[in-house]
Parts: sequence; structure tokens; C-alpha cells
Amino acid sequence: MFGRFPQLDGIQERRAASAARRFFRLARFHRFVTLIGSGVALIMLSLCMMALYEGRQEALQGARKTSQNLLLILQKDISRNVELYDLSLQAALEGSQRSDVMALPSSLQRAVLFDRSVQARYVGALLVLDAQGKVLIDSANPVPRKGNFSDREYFTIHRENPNVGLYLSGPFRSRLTHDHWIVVLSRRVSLPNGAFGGVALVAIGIDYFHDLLAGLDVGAHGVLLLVCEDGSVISRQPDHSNVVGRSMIGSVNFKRFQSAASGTFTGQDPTEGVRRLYSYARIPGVPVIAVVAPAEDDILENWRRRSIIIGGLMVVFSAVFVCVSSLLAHELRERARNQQKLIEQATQDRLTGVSNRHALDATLAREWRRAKRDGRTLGILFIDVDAFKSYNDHYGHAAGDKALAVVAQSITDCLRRPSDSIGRYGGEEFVVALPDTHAHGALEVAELIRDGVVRRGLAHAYHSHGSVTVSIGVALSDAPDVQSLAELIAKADRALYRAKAEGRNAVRAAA
Ligand SMILES: Nc1nc2c(ncn2[C@@H]2O[C@H](COP(=O)(O)OP(=O)(O)OP(=O)(O)O)[C@@H](O)[C@H]2O)c(=O)[nH]1
Repeated sequence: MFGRFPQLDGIQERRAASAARRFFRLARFHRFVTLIGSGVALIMLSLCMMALYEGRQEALQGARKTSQNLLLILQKDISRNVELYDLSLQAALEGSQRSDVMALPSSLQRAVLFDRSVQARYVGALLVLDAQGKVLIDSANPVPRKGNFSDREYFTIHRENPNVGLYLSGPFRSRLTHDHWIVVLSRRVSLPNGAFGGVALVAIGIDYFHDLLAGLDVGAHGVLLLVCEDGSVISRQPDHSNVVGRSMIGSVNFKRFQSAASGTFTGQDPTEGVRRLYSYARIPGVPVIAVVAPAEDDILENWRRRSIIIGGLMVVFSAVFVCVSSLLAHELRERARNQQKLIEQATQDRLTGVSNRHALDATLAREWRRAKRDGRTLGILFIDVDAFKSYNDHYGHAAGDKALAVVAQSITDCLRRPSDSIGRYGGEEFVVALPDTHAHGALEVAELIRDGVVRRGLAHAYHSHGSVTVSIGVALSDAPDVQSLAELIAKADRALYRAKAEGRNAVRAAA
């Protein structure tokens, strides 16, 4: 029953403590691994989305710049040509007002009035009309062609307003050139007294605008447009021939073109349902608005393709990252569990669930050191199950094991402070450590334990008390003859011996 208390192993205790620390670190950490993994994946996804969004904005910005450049080309080309045609117009107009020029022979007169620009590809004819609208001078024919143009809008505008200056008409079909679409650049002829003397005009074939737009690329679904400020379409790419001369008045987009000298906006083409990035500007010197409108789908086509690849890869990568984090967390959790099992196996008595001898030794050593350091009293209860040999002999070893587990649980139930601890010392012997406990308290706990075991009522017909009982020896570390833990245990052991000798089911304090 009584054995010598062995030397306590400090190294083993430290190892157990460090294993426990590792376990708690792992246990705490694995909960955060999935969270951190998901957080990192989310951050990576957000950064990728931001970069893709940035790419989208850059693509739109690039398209806006390209459109501005195209507008500039349109503005310069049209302005320069209008300026040249106007110079020819002014020369012809001034010449036609000089009597000496008009008195020249026809071929000489034409050489003075018309420079070579009137032979340019897109110029239909340069005409000077008299106050009744009849052709006075015709650049295309030495004998002026017959016709009266007093009903034309440009004619009435100049007749009614002397201050119009250079006027560009909307597109209309020419009477002189087989119904070809033209626009007319015109100036008023004023007599010396200021009265209306007719109109000088240059007819420009609409093909000029068409060819100009056809040379520019705005993507497969883009649109280029030249429209008069009064709303009549001069040219459009594509669908040029179907829309020339049509009015855009009432169109939402046209209202926006009118709202400022230049600008950009994203809008829907009402007839085609295509979203386009519209850039528009007025052509200096003439009442014409140039519009460059690439389709949003064309602008973003490359960006979309890139986004799908990068975004898809990023989503897959993030998912893999989260999966790996979860696997890592799972692995850590398993390790923590195994670590916990190992700790339990290393410190727990399998049969009773209380601390095994190894852990008990470590606990007793620690509490002894603490008691000595803090000047407090450590109480020790040495507990032995009475007549356990005969219990085993009569009820069998398996029943004996169960009885030991019941006794251990009964003892554990009596320990009220968290610092109190119990361990299986060996066989049917248990030791309870009661830190910071004086004689009165230790005896009280011992009595509680003894009584508790009796109350369990585990039948033991071959024991004089009729049920399983325990005997308890109590010793305290503040006794003058106790100089070491081994002496303390030995003292408790001796007190237990007395309890056994004096009838069992008893508590005895060390003398
Ligand atoms: N079932 C079981 N029996 C055990 C275990 N450990 C020790 N024992 C038995 O406990 C008995 C202890 O007997 P003894 O030391 O003679 O003491 P006792 O019969 O309890 O008599 P007293 O202590 O004088 O009351 C032995 O028969 C051991 O085999 C165990 O884990 N399970």
C-alpha cells in the first residue's frame, strides 16, 4: 500500500508545460488561418477589381482622346477648304462688281474671276446670280447655264439681310448637276448704294464630306456625323446616303450637341440602341457640328477580354488560396487535437480520469515550491481505498476498476477550489494537494471526501462497513519536522497508516 515518494522530474514538468503552451498557441492560431486566408483573398480580389476598373477608365479616356484628335482633323480640313472656297468666292464677287473686268472678253474675264480652286474635285460650280436669281456668271460654262435660284433659301437670306456674310446652306439636291446632293457657300452681292445685287455662290458636292468621313476609323459600330446647326444632316458614316438632308431636330442627342460649343457624353443611339461615347465640336467659321462617336462595346472590347481572363484567374487563384487556408486550418486543428490527446495521455490516468502519477508528481513539486516561496501552507491528503483486495477478490477485477473510478470522481466532486488537485498515486491510492490550506481546512476537506465515498453506497459485503470506504492521512507543509516534499508525503502516509490501524473509513492528521 505505501511506497516511497519518488524524486520529482523537473525536466519532464518543463517539457509538459512547453507542450501545453504549443498546444494553446496552435489552438488559438488555427481559428484565424481561414479568416486571414479569406481576408487576403478578398483584398487581392478588391485590388484586381480596382486595377480592372482603372483599365476601363483608361480605355474610355483613350477613346475620348482619339475622338478629340479626329474632331481636330475634321475641323481643320473643313475650315481650310471653306476658307479657300471663300477666297475664290470673294475674288469672283469683287471681280463681278468691276466694270472693267466685266467688259473683258469672256475667256479673259473667266481667267480673272476664277482661280484654279473652282476646278477642285468637289466643287460643282461658282455662280454669280443677279438680284432676280438668274445666273450671271458660271465657272462651269462660258455661256451661263439657264436657271433661276431666287427660291433657294440662301438667296432669300442674303436678299433680306445684308449682314449675313459667308453663309453655308444645308444639303439639297442641285438643279444644275442632275440632282446631286450639294451644300452651297454663298455671299451677298451688294450694289454701291447698298441695295441687294444678287448672290455669289460655290456649290460643294456632298461627296467631299462623305470622303472626308470615310477616311477616318471609329470602329465597327462607331459613327461619324456632320450636321448643320439647323439639324439637317450633311454626312454620316456609315449610312451616308440614307440620311443626308434628314433633320435631327427633336433628337435627344442633337439637343446635347447644341448645348455647348464642344463636349463629350455617353448616350444611346435611339434607332440602333447602341451605346456610344459622343464627342462633338463646332467647325470654326461655318454652322456645322462635327460628331465622333465610337461604340462603347468597341472601345471596351479588348478590356473586356482581358478582364475576363485576369478576373477569372484571380477568382480561381483566390478560391485556391481560401481552400489552401482552410486545409492549413484543418491541419492545424488536427495537430492541436493530437497535441491535446498527447498531453492528456501523458498526464491523465486512463482508468479514473484524474492526473496520473507523473502529472501528480509535477503538480506536487510545483505546489511545494510555490508554498515555500509565498510562505503559505500546502495541505496533503493521502487517500487509500479500504479492503480493496477483498473487493477485487469477490467482485472481480473489472468491478474493482469501476469502483476506483467512482471513488476518484467522488474525491474530485469534493474539491471546491480551482487550485486543489487530485492524482492517482498508484494502485488504489490517491493524493490530493490543497494549496494555501491550514490544518482545520485540510481535515474538513478530508472528512468531506471520506463521507462522500460512503454516501456513494458502493456495496462491499466483505468489508466491515458494508460499502466501499476510504481512509485518509492529512499532513501540512508548515509542520516543523517537514523540510521536503518527500517528508510531507511520508508524513501523510504515516497518518493514513494510523487511520487504517484505527479501524479504516477514518481521517487522521499527522502527529
Ligand atoms: N481492480 C483494481 N485493483 C487494483 C488496482 N490497483 C491496485 N489494485 C488492488 O488493490 C489491492 C490493494 O490491496 P492491499 O494493498 O492489500 O490493501 P487493501 O486490501 O485495500 O487493504 P487495506 O488497504 O489495508 O484496507 C490489491 O489487491 C491490488 O491488486 C487497479 O487498478 N484495479
